[in-house]
Amino acid sequence: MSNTDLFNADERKVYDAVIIGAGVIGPCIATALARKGKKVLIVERDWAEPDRIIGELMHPGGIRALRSLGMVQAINNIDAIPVTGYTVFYNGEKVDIPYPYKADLEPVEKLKDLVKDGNDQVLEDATIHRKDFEDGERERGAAFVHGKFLTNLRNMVAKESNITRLQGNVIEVLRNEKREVIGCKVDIENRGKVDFKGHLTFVVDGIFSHFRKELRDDHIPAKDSSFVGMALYHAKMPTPNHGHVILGPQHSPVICYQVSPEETRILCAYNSTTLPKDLKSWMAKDVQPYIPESLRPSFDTALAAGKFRSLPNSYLPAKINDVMGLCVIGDALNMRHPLGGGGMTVGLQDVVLLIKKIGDLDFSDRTTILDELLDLHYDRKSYAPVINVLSIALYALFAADSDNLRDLQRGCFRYFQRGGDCVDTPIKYLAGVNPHPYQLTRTFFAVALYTIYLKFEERGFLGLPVALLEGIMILITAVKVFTPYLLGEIMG
Ligand SMILES: Cc1cc2nc3c(=O)[nH]c(=O)nc-3n(C[C@H](O)[C@H](O)[C@H](O)COP(=O)(O)OP(=O)(O)OC[C@H]3O[C@@H](n4cnc5c(N)ncnc54)[C@H](O)[C@@H]3O)c2cc1C
Repeated sequence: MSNTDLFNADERKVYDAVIIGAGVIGPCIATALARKGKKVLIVERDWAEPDRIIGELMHPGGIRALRSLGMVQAINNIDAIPVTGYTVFYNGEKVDIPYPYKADLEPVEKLKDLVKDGNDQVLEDATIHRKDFEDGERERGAAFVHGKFLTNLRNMVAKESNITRLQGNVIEVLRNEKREVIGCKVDIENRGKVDFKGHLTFVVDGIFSHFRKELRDDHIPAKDSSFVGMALYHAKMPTPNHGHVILGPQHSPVICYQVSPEETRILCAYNSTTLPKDLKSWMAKDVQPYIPESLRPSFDTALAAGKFRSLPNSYLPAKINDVMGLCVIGDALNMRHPLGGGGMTVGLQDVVLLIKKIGDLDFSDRTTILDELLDLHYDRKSYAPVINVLSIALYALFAADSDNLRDLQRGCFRYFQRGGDCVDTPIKYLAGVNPHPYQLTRTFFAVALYTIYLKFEERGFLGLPVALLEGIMILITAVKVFTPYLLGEIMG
């Protein structure tokens, strides 16, 4: 199919599915549905490779979801860097946290009609070694240049004969007289505004979604901080193949991971959506001194070049998909703090669940589809809140702006330093492979109690009353940071 075909979609057809957006999640839904025999129209405003600094590290939970969909080879031939775990730095000390053992997890589910001819396994290429991924004893993630990964996903879409691709800007979600969704209006170059109809319309238009409000007017993300990013070149990673989190009581968290053999992404949190006027001076004063030694030459060069890119960090709890003919999914539905790098994992796990629920149904039976979408909202509460609440709680601790939070931050690092279960359990939440929100609660409060224990140890016998008071304050802070988000996610 040539690129001119991107403008020729037939508006006389009624498609089974109309998908708005071909970012990370749209192409996965399109490919999965096409393999289930559905006729799909996917509309993207620009099919050219995007240049974005989001969605660059995928945890094992996301890789496993891609395997279930038969799309894991999207990480191949893009110079992706295998990720084997995380390294956390705290005031010059560090702790390595490897990803979980495969033997401790359920086997990956292979979805019928989607997984075939070995497409649930990675291929050998210049940077991905099949043996390591397939036969290694631990789960692996991958980091990559976002645009290249998207191009691979979009190429998979292009290969499916049941999919029609369209380039154009969706300007309206169409409704009938009963207010049910029946498709979308697309502004197409040299063709004008054209209506396309489908039994089910997916809104997958990402972070800055225009159409998430089709669910509810108040489906609006809260924005409270930003990430300022830079590209480092030929950086010497302190722990190769690990994501890095750099913490300290005096600065907001910094995350850093290699995205290709040459390029490393660094994202520095800033505790407001209004950025400092002079980003260079802020970086030099508040970030540069805390960068680990081996990263400094590449960091200093990038800082001197001053090519910054920034994005707001958003939080958006999911709303129930209860509008006939509509499914809002991906970042349009649900967002969390990018510190945890869990956005793609949640979105892809949603796609797996969605396909299990509706993949074999007749989309013209819109009432049955709606019932399944209502269920999806509750079924996703096993895994999505874990990643969402963890990201918010970690950001609160890691960007600590009060003494109690700073104590919790230190307690968290000391907890990791204990090793064993104290790292094996938390990494499962981060990796997106432990779908148990209540276990996350237990771990979070174990960290809080350990922080209190450290306080008692530090204060000694004579300081007992002070330690007791501090302990109560730490516990109250922990409850405040964690509980409202958990309850919101579970009850909402
Ligand atoms: C700073 C930052 C860093 C992040 N880092 C990570 C990370 O390391 N790991 C991770 O897992 N997640 C990360 N995320 C989250 C991740 O990027 C998202 O979860 C993921 O991209 C969501 O995919 P999506 O398909 O829903 O949306 P997107 O990937 O944003 O795709 C939306 C698509 O819709 C198209 N579109 C929008 N409007 C229209 C329209 N009107 N008409 C036609 N097309 C339209 C857009 O062009 C785009 O292609 C990060 C997020 C941020 C903000």
